[in-house]
Amino acid sequence: MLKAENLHCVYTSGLIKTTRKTAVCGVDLEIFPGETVAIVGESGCGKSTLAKLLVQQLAPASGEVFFEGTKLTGMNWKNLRKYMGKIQLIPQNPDDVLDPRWTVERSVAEPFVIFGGFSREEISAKVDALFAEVGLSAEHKTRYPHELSGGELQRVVIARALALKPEILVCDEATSMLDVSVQAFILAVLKEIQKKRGLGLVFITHDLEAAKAVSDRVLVMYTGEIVEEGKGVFDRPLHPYTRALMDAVRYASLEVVLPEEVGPLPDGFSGCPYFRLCREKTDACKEPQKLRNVSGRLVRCWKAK
Ligand SMILES: Nc1ncnc2c1ncn2[C@@H]1O[C@H](COP(=O)(O)OP(=O)(O)OP(=O)(O)O)[C@@H](O)[C@H]1O
Repeated sequence: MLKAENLHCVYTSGLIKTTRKTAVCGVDLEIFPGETVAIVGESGCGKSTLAKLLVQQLAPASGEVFFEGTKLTGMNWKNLRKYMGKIQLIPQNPDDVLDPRWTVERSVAEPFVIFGGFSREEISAKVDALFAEVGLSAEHKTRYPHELSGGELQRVVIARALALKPEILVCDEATSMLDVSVQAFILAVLKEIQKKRGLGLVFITHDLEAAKAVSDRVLVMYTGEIVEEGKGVFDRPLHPYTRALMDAVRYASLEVVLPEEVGPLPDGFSGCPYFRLCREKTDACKEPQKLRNVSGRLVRCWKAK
């Protein structure tokens, strides 16, 4: 349903001394209806950038995004508008979506107003149905964002995202700011909606437990690249980085340190991006590592078996 091919994103900053940062590098991804794909990795590995590329908030430096076979990248805004409702982003922070000066009812109604073609009564009925779907009562509708709890606010954001009948929800750390019990509740709300509507869910998180609980398939990202992808990743991790990431969570180990902290890779180095930190490296890891199929799993490490 949603397919990304060889996505690259490079940020350029600074006017006089420009620096370039490759945030996403050669990512391929496919999401099927009703499927939940978790994308995990440490802070700064490119998860949010990938989310923005998928929902067309960012244009890739190269690579393509397709929705049901139609190429979205490079499409003009007028045509792209038709597809925008189909792929919706649920951000970590509700403030990114909700206007603090508006009642939450108005924020949920806004997509219907923007896309047009609905009477006031129709919009009101649709907003009521969306509030009910995410478990909010009529009493919440007339409140402003600061009058709702974090969990209630995130449910308003989900209601708004559902307005235009999306087929894919991209949840970027959507539960990270909530406490554990509320996180579990929001995940349950999302899974229920997914089941009812047959949505594809992209669940971006650094919370490996949450990723394991909700996903059918996991993608592990490191320095902008997918290093491991498939089912059962956390039961039998095949890439040394996936193992280090799991240990970091389990034992609060310092094995996972940000790549910036160990300095840049040597100029012209085209081998494994995890080379500097990997305990299992050999000279063969200085060669480029392609994602290869290891018993149904894709792994970017020649040693995986
Ligand atoms: N607008 C930008 N300009 C320049 N660099 C950026 C910009 N946005 C992100 N980056 C850099 O790109 C890299 C990937 O950032 P991104 O936000 O995608 O990572 P992330 O995995 O989502 O991190 P986190 O989990 O902390 O949100 C980081 O090194 C970040 O500093």
